[in-house]
Amino acid sequence: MIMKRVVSKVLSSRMFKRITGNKEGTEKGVKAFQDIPGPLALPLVGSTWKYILPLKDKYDPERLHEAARQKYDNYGPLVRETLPDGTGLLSVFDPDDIKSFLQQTMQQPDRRSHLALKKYRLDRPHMYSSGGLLPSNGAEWQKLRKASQVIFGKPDAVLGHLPDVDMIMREFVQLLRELRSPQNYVSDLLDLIKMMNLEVMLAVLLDQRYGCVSTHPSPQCEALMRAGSRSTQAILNTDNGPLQLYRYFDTPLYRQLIESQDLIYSEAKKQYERMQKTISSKSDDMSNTENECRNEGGSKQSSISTESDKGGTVKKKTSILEHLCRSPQLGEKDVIGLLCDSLMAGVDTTSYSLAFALYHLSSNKTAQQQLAEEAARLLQQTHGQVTGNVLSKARYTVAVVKESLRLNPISIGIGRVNTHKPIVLRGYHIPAGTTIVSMNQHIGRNPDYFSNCNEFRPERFMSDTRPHSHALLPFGQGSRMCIAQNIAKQTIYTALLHMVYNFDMTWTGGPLDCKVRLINEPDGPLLLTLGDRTRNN
Ligand code: HEM
Repeated sequence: MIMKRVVSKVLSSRMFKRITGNKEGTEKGVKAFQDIPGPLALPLVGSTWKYILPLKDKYDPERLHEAARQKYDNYGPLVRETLPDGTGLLSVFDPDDIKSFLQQTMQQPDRRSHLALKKYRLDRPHMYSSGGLLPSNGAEWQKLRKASQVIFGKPDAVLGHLPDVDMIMREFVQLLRELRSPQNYVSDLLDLIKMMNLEVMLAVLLDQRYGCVSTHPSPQCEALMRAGSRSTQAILNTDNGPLQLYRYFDTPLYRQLIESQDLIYSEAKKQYERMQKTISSKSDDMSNTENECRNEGGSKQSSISTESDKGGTVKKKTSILEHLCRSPQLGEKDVIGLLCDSLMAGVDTTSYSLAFALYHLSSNKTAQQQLAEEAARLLQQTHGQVTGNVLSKARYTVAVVKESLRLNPISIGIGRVNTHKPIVLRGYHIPAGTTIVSMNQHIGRNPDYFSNCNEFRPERFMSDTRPHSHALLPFGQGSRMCIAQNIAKQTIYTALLHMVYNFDMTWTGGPLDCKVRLINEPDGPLLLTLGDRTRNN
């Protein structure tokens, strides 16, 4: 009798209805959410048992791209799962559906990620004003994004730093030559790439050189590089942990996040204070320039010249930090939070994307030769310097990066939550609060969308036939897309041009795949040789 009552209570509970899908509220002719195919949901754990139990067809949380293939093969283009809190998780495999859900959520592009990072920051109001750009949603996110969006795209902040990026790449090439073994191997190549990208980020964000590209980098460089990776790893595992115990006490993973974030914070704060002093000492100069600009009807930010020289390089450069500090919409804690977000999000993403591009080039000699010819042709005219003009003509380089990101994007797709209003997708009612994820990594290797889908063929991006606008979204989409994509692309293009200009690369390992640590990272070492490239010039 008691058992019967318990069962009937569970069946009528709100939680159970949310888990199994609630038919209430669906429009006529629209199918219910629970009718979307997907694995069984259980009370308390939802569908996460599929990722936990040691079953033959388990979803491996470190290989979400393989789990995506299992879901697609078993259930089709729309797959429903249930999170432990009872809300839905929807995987979307059709580019038309991806376009549709992104359009329906574009007014409020909320994401459900970086939850522990948000808690860490909100628990420290003396250090941060908010959860920051990555984890925040709604008005909080909008305020930060609106004020920083324009800054991350400014020519004097991005193109203005191209000479620095170019210089860092030359130092990087020199370092690789020094560290090369007689067999042309460089050990721990991925870590060296991360140090190089950290140096680029510090140059662009702060206009500072830290000396990370060196045979003996300072402990500070090492610590900052590791802090980014350790944060990323802790964020994924805390986000995905079914019980989210970090919300109640400091679990070892949450402590890892605290330590690494504290370290990034202290560097960001130091740099903020330095910049404030620089700005005060420059203030007389600036007020003169501003007056000139106002007379010309310009805004405060456009007071910095973006004039280009003949090489297509912006002559004046201003750091992102300086722009942020000068923004009237941002306070000290906002600026520090944005610096922390950038230092964390900027290094591993760019490094893994570059690493995969080097893998594909070193195992595809024809493509590498084509790229080397482009590099030789363009760099001959500039004495080996990558300028804005060079980048504007580097068509094959751009195609190489697109093709590499098709095969190995750094994320499985992009996520949105329709926080406040239900939407309709593929004829199904999607209740408010559902996490909806585009499966672009799967689409990139789906033969329905790309012929010879597993082959590295940059030429496919040089023809007139374009893929579906929502098939590949390596930098996201809409008003929430990657804020620093121009910085990332400029860095990768410059790195690739220098690498093939100097080295003939040969892959000597087996196939390289990815594993997920919030972002997709190579699942093995970069086993390639760096022979000298012979050139005719
Ligand atoms: C190849 C390198 C990179 C790739 C592939 C990449 C990709 C992405 C993607 C897919 C998103 C989510 C977009 C969405 O939800 O629509 C994103 C967001 C973001 N990225 Fe990047 N990213 C890269 C480099 C960088 C760099 C260098 C920085 C640092 C300055 C950065 C900072 C951010 C930030 C702060 C966000 C959150 C934006 C927001 O929520 O408003 N990323 N990135």
